Amino acid sequence: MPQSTATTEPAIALVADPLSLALRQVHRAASDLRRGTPVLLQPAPGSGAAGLLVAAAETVGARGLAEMASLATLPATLLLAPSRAAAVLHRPIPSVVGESRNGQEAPVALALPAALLQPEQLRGLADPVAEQLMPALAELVPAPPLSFAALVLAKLGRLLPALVAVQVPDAGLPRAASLGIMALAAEDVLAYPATAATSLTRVAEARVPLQDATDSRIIAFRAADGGIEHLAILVGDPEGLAAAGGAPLARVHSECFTGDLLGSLRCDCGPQLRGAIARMAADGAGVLLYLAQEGRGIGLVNKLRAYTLQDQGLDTLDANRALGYGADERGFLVAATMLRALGMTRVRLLTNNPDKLAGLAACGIDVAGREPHQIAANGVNDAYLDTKATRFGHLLR
Ligand SMILES: Nc1nc2c(ncn2[C@@H]2O[C@H](COP(=O)(O)OP(=O)(O)OP(=O)(O)O)[C@@H](O)[C@H]2O)c(=O)[nH]1
Ligand SMILES: [Zn+2]
Repeated sequence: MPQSTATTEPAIALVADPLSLALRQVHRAASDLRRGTPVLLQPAPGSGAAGLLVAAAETVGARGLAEMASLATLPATLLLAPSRAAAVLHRPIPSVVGESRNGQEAPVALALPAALLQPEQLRGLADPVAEQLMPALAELVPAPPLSFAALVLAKLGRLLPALVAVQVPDAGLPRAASLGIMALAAEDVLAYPATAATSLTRVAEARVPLQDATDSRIIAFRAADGGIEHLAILVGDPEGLAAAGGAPLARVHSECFTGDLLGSLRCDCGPQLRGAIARMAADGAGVLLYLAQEGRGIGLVNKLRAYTLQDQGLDTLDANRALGYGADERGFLVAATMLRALGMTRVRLLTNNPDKLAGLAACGIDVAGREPHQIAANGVNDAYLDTKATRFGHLLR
């Protein structure tokens, strides 16, 4: 018989770690939205406001809607980004309705007629590719408190930023818990991007000789939420160069499955990626940050939707806006945290994007210079490159 190992003392001291707990909660809540399960956003303690029960319009099914109806008095509202609301209503949205916060627009709320409170109709209201219009009489109503956090949570889940929402008074909390609905602080959702970025730590590394740079290493960074890893590809010894006071060549590259892996001609990502590695090899050293920020931060599924809209005539910026996303949803704190962890706080940045220069500088990185990274148009991506120059302000040289 094995001896019992039961003890009265825990093996390790369980120290409260509120930041890590908050990250886990937000990550779980985003997964719930992706599954079609409602989640309950809670106000700051003592605020007296009601909680906001939300479900993603894209994924919610009959069961999720029934759970919501059992916890709150209908009617429900539909939270949408102002750009999507304008399309659904076929009229401009007064700018006073949606104020902006951290560069992101606050959502607007529409009263949801019962006939539209059905999974298929909700998906159509969320998705401009599937297009379901509101009746002409549909009403704008004041957005309930915590709506902004709801939209941020949907975006963190890489879902269309469109949610069904109902307010739940405190008395409904035990019933929500009995249904297995998770509750979390709305403030934790708002703090998540910065908390996740600053929690990045090195978890693994290996030597990986590349076709264009045989002396290369990959270092993986993971955030405390357990989300997708970001990678640093080191060519030569940029850490040594930085330690000796030099400014290594650096590229902050956002993941592009279609361009980087498949050689899609719609963008310039593949040639930029390979070209950057080759330039670092020629320069003797460099670091390329390969960030899990597909589609300028909207995710691959939404990028495919944006491509469909571009095939219907929108440009890359307006397609993002039509989906309810901003033109560029990326943050630069991830890149800055990785560079700092690698000891490279002074770099020469390979980019045409002025926002990257300003964004990294704002996060404490000394951008000692910019190296242009222009790739010639290929006959398919010409309009895309034009839009980057004319509407995103990309530098042409
Ligand atoms: N949403 C969206 N994302 C796109 C589209 N085309 C490419 N992307 C994404 O844009 C990102 C490429 O950005 P970067 O390579 O960092 O380039 P950049 O911001 O244009 O700046 P540079 O440093 O000058 O290259 C990748 O995540 C691509 O998936 C598009 O039409 N729509
Ligand atoms: Zn691309």
